[in-house]
Amino acid sequence: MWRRVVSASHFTFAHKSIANNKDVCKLKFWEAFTTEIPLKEKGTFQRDKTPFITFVLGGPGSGKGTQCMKIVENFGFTHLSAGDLLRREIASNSADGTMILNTIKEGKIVPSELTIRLIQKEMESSDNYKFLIDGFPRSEENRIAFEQIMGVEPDIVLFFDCPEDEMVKRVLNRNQGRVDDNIVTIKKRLKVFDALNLPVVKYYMEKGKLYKIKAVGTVDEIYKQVYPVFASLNFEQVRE
Ligand SMILES: Nc1ncnc2c1ncn2[C@@H]1O[C@H](COP(=O)(O)OP(=O)(O)OP(=O)(O)O)[C@@H](O)[C@H]1O
Ligand SMILES: O=c1ccn([C@@H]2O[C@H](COP(=O)(O)O)[C@@H](O)[C@H]2O)c(=O)[nH]1
Ligand SMILES: [Mg+2]
Repeated sequence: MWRRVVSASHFTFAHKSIANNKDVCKLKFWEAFTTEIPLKEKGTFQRDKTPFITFVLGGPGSGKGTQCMKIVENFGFTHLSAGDLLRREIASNSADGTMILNTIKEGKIVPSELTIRLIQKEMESSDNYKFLIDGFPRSEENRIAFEQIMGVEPDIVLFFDCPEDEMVKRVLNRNQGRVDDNIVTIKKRLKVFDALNLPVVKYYMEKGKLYKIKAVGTVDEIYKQVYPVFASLNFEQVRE
């Protein structure tokens, strides 16, 4: 079990984030995190911490979900895969389920407001303040809508850079019964990724928030590039 603890140096980092983002915060999403809630016991999570948001970007099969699991283990983040949240909506027979299913089958992008509502719900009901938002934003429109609705920007952005042939190979071998893991849909997803997701990557690169990870090699070899990103943020490491 990992502990939800953070080293004192993170407080400095969090305050820096508040200062950087103060113009866009407008007390929307932040309100959930600034409410004073007494500590249940020494060393447990305090809800008054500023959320630390990492966007995890990369093409289909680039290994986002796989690497997120390792970050969760080592650094105590909450992993929110936008794709998983959408698949959960389909499975729960929600009113939007059929539309989401058809969109995913076509490798297209679900309307921003819907995806953001699902992400927001998860964040607001979480006791954690460190979030990995995996597979979102997928377009500039997604990005701008997130910033407007949530009133917050990501602290950092990871980008898993993987050659197309490797991504296709991994997705076709994934074997998890996903409706979009077939060659026809993969080709569509790759086109959407190039046209709509890469501009988001470029945006964060120009903002100096992007960590580009060369996503080839074994899972552990790739994680060797990921680990120092979080270790350098001085979160207390919760498990080796
Ligand atoms: N470095 C790696 N080498 C070989 N296979 C890998 C590697 N990393 C992940 N995989 C495998 O590739 C498949 C895709 O990985 P993963 O689901 O993490 O990708 P993803 O970026 O989340 O994809 P998607 O965007 O489609 O959800 C999985 O079956 C996973 O086990
Ligand atoms: O923000 C998002 C995330 C995902 N989608 C749709 O879901 C599939 C699968 O997403 P993965 O991240 O690969 O699990 C994706 O191709 C989109 O169709 C979305 O619309 N918006
Ligand atoms: Mg994934």
